[in-house]
Amino acid sequence: ECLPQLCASVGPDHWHKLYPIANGDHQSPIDIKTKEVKKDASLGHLQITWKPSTCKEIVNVGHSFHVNFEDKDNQSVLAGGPLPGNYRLCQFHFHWGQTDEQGSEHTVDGGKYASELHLVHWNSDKYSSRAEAFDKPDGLAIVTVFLKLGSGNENLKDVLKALDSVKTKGKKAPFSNFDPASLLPKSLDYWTYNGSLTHPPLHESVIWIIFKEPITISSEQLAHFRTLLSSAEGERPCPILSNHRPPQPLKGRVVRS
Ligand SMILES: NS(=O)(=O)c1cccc(F)c1
Ligand SMILES: [Zn+2]
Repeated sequence: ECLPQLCASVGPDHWHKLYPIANGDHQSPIDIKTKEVKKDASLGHLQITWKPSTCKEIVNVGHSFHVNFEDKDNQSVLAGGPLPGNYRLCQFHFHWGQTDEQGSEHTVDGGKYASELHLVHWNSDKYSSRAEAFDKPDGLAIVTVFLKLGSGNENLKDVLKALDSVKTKGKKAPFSNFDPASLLPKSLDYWTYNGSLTHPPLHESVIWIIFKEPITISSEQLAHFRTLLSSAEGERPCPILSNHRPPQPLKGRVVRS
């Protein structure tokens, strides 16, 4: 079996050597101190238009899995809230931890959730591709949903079943007609702040939009995430036991709601 020290890829504490921005002033995730959040009446409601028909495939990217969407036109877009225009959905993925007591990247008043969903969008009004938007300050908008340990989530079943077809690093499989809106909480109340990707290249290019209300995930469903392998087919199996970066310094930034 895989020996943790052999399998542990270069963890968050080493990233700064290759990506000095890791010690930057706009890094993510952060701890959201609810008493210090600034109410901003100018923030409108989010406008979410996601089409299940644009869902394309599921891919094992080695440290997680991505569900990728067609992003050749503006069928699945996000607008409103803190955003200057339309942001096109390109992928979603999850973060989880070694045990059910941790796994989220953002925390709330120091509290950790079991998992965290990121729906990644890029500014298709201003840039001509995701690659171009990826490192621009207004390039990306990531919608975030916390997953709280609790009863099994019906809407995760299809995603978890699809995981079995992409067990090893680099594998991809068709995954179509999935509605990411089925993973949203009832309330669309959110916090927002400016930050970064939480995994290398750690670009400070993200407008974070974090829903206050969590959805649920069961212990068995979390265990299923951990069966994903960072090793390729034929290599010694190395499960992805956790893939969440710890909170980073706020450095004077203001979280708004
Ligand atoms: N975890 S995350 O900030 O959403 C992220 C990291 C790296 C690439 C990406 F597209 C999204
Ligand atoms: Zn993420």
